[in-house]
Amino acid sequence: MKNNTLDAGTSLTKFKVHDPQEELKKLALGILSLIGENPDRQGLLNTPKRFAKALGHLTSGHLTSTEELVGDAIFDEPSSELVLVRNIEFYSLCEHHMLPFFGKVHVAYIPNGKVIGLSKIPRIVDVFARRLQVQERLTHAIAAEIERLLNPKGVAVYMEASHLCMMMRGVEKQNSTTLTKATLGSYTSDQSLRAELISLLRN
Ligand SMILES: Nc1nc2c(ncn2[C@@H]2O[C@H](COP(=O)(O)OP(=O)(O)OP(=O)(O)O)[C@@H](O)[C@H]2O)c(=O)[nH]1
Ligand SMILES: [Zn+2]
Repeated sequence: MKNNTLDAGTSLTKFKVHDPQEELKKLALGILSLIGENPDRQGLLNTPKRFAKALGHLTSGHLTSTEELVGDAIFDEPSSELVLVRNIEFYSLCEHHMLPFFGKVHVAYIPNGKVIGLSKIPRIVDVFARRLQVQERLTHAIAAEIERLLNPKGVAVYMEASHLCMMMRGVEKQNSTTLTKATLGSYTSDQSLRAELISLLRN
């Protein structure tokens, strides 16, 4: 079984950080000074604490185990017909700039004797989105986790996102979105399954 806590645990040990929230507060205070702000002005007094809390939340996926959040919500079910959860909104941080990218993800699978509680699919999306990511890896990680948990006949994940690092700065393109997909099992081999999915997503 994959251990989702390994990455964060390893890096915390490496940098000997015992209280990440306190360390983040100190770093945020430094950032405020370095950008020319006065960290003692009233509006900023609690900002380091808020920043530490917000960043902790936005990267909490490093410390979350999907086993725990899925719990017992995997059920025996003989159906082998498509399950599709569409339009799951997500927010993530790009690992290059640590700026948000966000959009919608569609998750489909063909069961193979087991189904997962529907709410667990957006929860799995959030676990992987709340890490530093690139969109391609996030898309694939969601598909791979559904495959690992259910051993379905096939999985397909389609994601469309806007990257603030391409909008607020850098190339400054406001209307471009990025589409990524990850297919596993029968969704990779069977073109008609993909065609059915695409037609459902168009509706
Ligand atoms: N493939 C991929 N690239 C991403 C993602 N998020 C951000 N990037 C890109 O990561 C690249 C980093 O390129 P660099 O040249 O090192 O950074 P930069 O000078 O800030 O690049 P610009 O954004 O072009 O100004 C940029 O092209 C970003 O658009 C992602 O999810 N997937
Ligand atoms: Zn970026």
